[in-house]
Amino acid sequence: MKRMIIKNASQLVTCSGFTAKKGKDMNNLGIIENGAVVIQEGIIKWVGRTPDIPRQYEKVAEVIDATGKTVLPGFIDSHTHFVFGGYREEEYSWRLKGDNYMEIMQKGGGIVNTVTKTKEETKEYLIRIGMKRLDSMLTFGVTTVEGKSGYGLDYETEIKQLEVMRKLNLRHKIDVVPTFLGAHAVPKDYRGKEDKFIDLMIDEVLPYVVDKGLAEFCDVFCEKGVFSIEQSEKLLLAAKEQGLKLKMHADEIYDLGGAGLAAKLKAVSADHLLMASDEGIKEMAENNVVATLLPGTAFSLREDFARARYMIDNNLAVALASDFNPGSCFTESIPLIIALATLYMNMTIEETITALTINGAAALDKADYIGSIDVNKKGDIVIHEYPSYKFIPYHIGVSTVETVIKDGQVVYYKYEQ
Ligand SMILES: N=CN[C@@H](CCC(=O)O)C(=O)O
Ligand SMILES: [Zn+2]
Repeated sequence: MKRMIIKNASQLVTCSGFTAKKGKDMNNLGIIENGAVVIQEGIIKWVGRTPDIPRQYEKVAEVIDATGKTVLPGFIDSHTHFVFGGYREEEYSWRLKGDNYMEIMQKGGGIVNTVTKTKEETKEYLIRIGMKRLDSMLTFGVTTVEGKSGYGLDYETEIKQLEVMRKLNLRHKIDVVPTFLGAHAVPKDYRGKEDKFIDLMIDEVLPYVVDKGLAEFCDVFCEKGVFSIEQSEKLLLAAKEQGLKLKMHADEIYDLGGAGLAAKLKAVSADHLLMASDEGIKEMAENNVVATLLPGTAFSLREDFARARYMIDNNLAVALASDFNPGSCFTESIPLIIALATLYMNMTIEETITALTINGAAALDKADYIGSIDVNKKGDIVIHEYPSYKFIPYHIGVSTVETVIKDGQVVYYKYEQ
């Protein structure tokens, strides 16, 4: 039997819970001082103070001494676009000269640029580069990542991206949750014919995705100049009918009413939400839609940040994610996201930790088995090399992770042994 005991943790930050945390509860990290956790066959068996570890567990076990360190659940990065070909480093300079996101898109840059490059790459290349990106995420303590298609915008390449994610989920220690984002941009041939493009996605791509079990979620870029509320609703309803759960890129640049649509369709999450209205936020809270905020993107695009404080104070469950992608936010740094959220969105450190653990899990509809250190959850645990979780934003942008344990096994250790 495989058993691991982590003990003497200066702080065991359990983030305990089985559903999304809202409002004031987001500050409750469930910290146990001098904490210990027992993992057996990949599943958490016992959580408590080190002096109270039941004798029976001490018999045969790999013991990790976490003296002077902080133990947390693995981070859940619930919004990324990490499978793509090529890069868009030139766009960074264009942005510095004042071009905004939409202007870059109109110049032939943006998502469509990555679509061209992703079409050109082989599956093998995308798997190789995907493995490297996941390796990098692991060093930041990520144990589950959501990944979107959306750099294909046609049958062949959308499926290619999703198949790559399926392979990566099997090959890499990090769990990969796949999302179908076929309606991520309007390809050149469909400009002005967006309705037709949505029908193509519904009639030709979605059935294959569902039939082969290639995605858990369906997402759409609901935005002025991309897909309207009506087009988004049509696609999401079709996806829901076929058994996919829903996510939305909503109200990022304009307040189109995306938050309200996410509430109406009972999406699992609505993401970005920089421009979401008070009414939309209220409707999301009433319908238990998680608000996934992406401060790295607002920072990189020099946009106003989402109103995290208002959302939390109005009882919305907030998650944070990296939005790792080749254009608007090329970073896998979770501590950078935490630093930005605390400095620019007025979130407390505690709220950001909740937003990247149990609420990140809720944004993937998985709060019942990941996202916290609770008995019967997966043994996905990270040891940080400082005695308090407060070092995470304080060491700005740099990883404080020393050891990553996935399914009860050490899969990453920062230093030479
Ligand atoms: N806003 C739309 N989609 C992505 C950006 C993807 C890209 O620029 O390649 C986002 O979430 O930020
Ligand atoms: Zn995105």
